[in-house]
Amino acid sequence: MAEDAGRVQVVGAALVRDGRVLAARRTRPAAAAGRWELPGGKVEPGESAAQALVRELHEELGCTVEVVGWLDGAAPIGGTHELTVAHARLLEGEPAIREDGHDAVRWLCVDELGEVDWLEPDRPFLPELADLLDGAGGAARCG
Ligand SMILES: Nc1nc2c([nH]c(=O)n2[C@H]2C[C@H](O)[C@@H](COP(=O)(O)OP(=O)(O)OP(=O)(O)O)O2)c(=O)[nH]1
Repeated sequence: MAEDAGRVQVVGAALVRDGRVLAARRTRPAAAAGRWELPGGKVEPGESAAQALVRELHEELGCTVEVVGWLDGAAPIGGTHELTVAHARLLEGEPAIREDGHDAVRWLCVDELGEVDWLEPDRPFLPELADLLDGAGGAARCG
């Protein structure tokens, strides 16, 4: 696992399409089961964060994405890991669950961001994510 400043780097994708972002519901570990996250995973040695994100989404959801940019900041995950979030867009494939780490996905519009029980580390990113969706025409598509 890649580390920076002593923490394992985890990347999550804010995969935005038509003013909605894709959220995924975890099945494990027990403490996180049933809670929602941005699909992604750990950065492996020799990988950039963007490469890790593209690999993880291909493995988990069977789609090809590209990183458009990065949201501000990083959030600690417990004492050992750290989450950063990329704005990503879909290049190919329809995201669908391919691994047993998730049991549901939802495309959330800006008004629905608060409807799911996000993992704690994801929450600091929600205001910027809401701005992103607004900018992508999300408010207009929420109704
Ligand atoms: N992918 C992802 N993980 C998150 C988010 N928020 C958050 O706290 N985490 C936590 C959950 C896990 O403890 C850790 C990432 O683990 P993971 O299981 O997704 O990563 P991975 O696919 O590389 O793991 P592995 O099972 O191959 O070891 O980060 C998020 O938005 N996306």
